Amino acid sequence: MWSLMGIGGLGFWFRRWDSSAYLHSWCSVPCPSRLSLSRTYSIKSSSIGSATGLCLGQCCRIKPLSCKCKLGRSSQPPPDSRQHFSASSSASEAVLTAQSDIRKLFVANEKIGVLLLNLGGPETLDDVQPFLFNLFADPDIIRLPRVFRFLQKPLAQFISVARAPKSKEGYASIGGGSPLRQITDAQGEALMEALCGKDIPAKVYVGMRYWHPFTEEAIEQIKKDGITKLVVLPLYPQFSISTSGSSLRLLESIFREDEYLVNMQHTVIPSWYQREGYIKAMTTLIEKELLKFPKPQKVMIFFSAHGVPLAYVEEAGDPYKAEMEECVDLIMEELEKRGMANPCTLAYQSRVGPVEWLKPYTDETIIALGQRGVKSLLAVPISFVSEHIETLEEIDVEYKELALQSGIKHWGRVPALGCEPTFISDLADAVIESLPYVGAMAVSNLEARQSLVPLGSVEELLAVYDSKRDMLPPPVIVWEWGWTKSAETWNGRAAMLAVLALLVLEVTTGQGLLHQWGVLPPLP
Ligand SMILES: C=CC1=C(C)c2cc3[nH]c(cc4nc(cc5[nH]c(cc1n2)c(C)c5CCC(=O)O)C(CCC(=O)O)=C4C)c(C)c3C=C
Ligand SMILES: [Fe+2]
Repeated sequence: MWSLMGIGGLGFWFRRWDSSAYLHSWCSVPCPSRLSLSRTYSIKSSSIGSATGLCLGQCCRIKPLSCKCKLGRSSQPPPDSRQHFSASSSASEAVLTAQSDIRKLFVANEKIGVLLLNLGGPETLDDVQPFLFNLFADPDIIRLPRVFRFLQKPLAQFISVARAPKSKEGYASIGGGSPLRQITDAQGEALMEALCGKDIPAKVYVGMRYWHPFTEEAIEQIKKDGITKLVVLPLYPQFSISTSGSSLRLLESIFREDEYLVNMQHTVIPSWYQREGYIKAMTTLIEKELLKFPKPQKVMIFFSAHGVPLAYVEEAGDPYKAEMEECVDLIMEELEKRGMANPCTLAYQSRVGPVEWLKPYTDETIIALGQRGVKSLLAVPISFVSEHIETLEEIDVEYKELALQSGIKHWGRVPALGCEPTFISDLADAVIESLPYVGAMAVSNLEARQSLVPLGSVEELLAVYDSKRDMLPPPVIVWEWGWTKSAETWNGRAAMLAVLALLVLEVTTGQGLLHQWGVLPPLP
């Protein structure tokens, strides 16, 4: 599959990562083959917005990671921020321009910033409920029909209070909080050093979606530091509306409101699962763990990705499943090149709530594999690059136990990439490769803004998703009697409607259990 970097409708620049020599060319239509590079889009100031309820300024101080290299001098974005990255007449000229002149063109007199976007996680058990509130208050996580949109926050309050005890148990079992902040900070530090080592002095910022340091805090710091060129890099290898999409939507709403940001040159790398360095780093980790099994060639490689509700993919066009499947294919191809021909399976974990999620489910698949006589299983967390509650608790404890109960004799788990050097170096390359595109669309005249990538761009994806948001997921077609998944789904939906009705009553009358418990404030 092609991944494309677009230049203002002129054409696309692409690179074959699986060849020893890079091929570059100009092409006016997407070309059907597996040649890839992380796609780079700019956030378009369009009409998509998101009310987050997060407060700027009230949160803890954010410390930018700083580089020992000298940063450029300018402190304001240039008045005309349209960058001139001239299209070369031949492919080889484009290569030369892109590779050897990047530093001169894009570093001199500039302050480069890299904004790492991530989910965030509660640092203490007291943070768990407010963290869950932020998560469930996100309209990209809980989709409500338009008429019920005003209930987003009361519903988030209700669900977060109800889920907090179970979540707290999970976080307590991994040491009382999420390791996500520490790991992401370390990745930022390592990325900055890698960029420094490649002669790109840059500051790296971390912006979390649901906990500190919030994206808004990172943006404040970026403004204070006078960053003139910003590369936005979500730390999710595959794009989903619920993860990178949600963070980008928030960022877009922040950019739209702010004169400084409107004029700051920026670009976004929405997904990078197909990059050579990432694929190779993942393959090396898998290879290492395989060799720990008594019979490595007999091991089933079990990719477990975080799930999303099925409707995201089937109704809203979320590319998450397709990107995940392609990512698994690429890793398995790389393993094969290294002489390993193990069987593999992909399943989806961590489902929450009463709707259908992407299938097959991880727990059901483990049981089925055990029944089929699989004896050795190597779990590979694939949707995330840091250890977190779902690797440390769900996979290492719950799924391991389930596997052993299901007849699996040998269990292993591949660690998350964290600060693995090949991976970090590849992220640094992704940032450097995106620099020529920084600012390609940041022009002062809002009307003149063009999407860098006309098809499949972030804003289009989000717009399609928005148009579908008003519909509840379709009914399950096959009806079965008894306590089935379908019955569970319908029970969940009925419960959700009942909760919504109760919430409407509470919010309009100011009376009810939530007011008595102090969950909702009294009516003025
Ligand atoms: C690619 C990764 C992720 C996707 C896709 C995703 C979608 C998604 N998640 C929820 C609900 C919850 N997620 C929670 C934690 C959590 N989610 C991810 C990643 C993805 N989520 C991570 C890395 C974490 C853990 C962060 C940490 O603290 O270590 C939680 C809270 C934990 C719990 O109670 O289980 C919830 C809830 C939904 C509904 C969703 C898609 C719509
Ligand atoms: Fe999640």
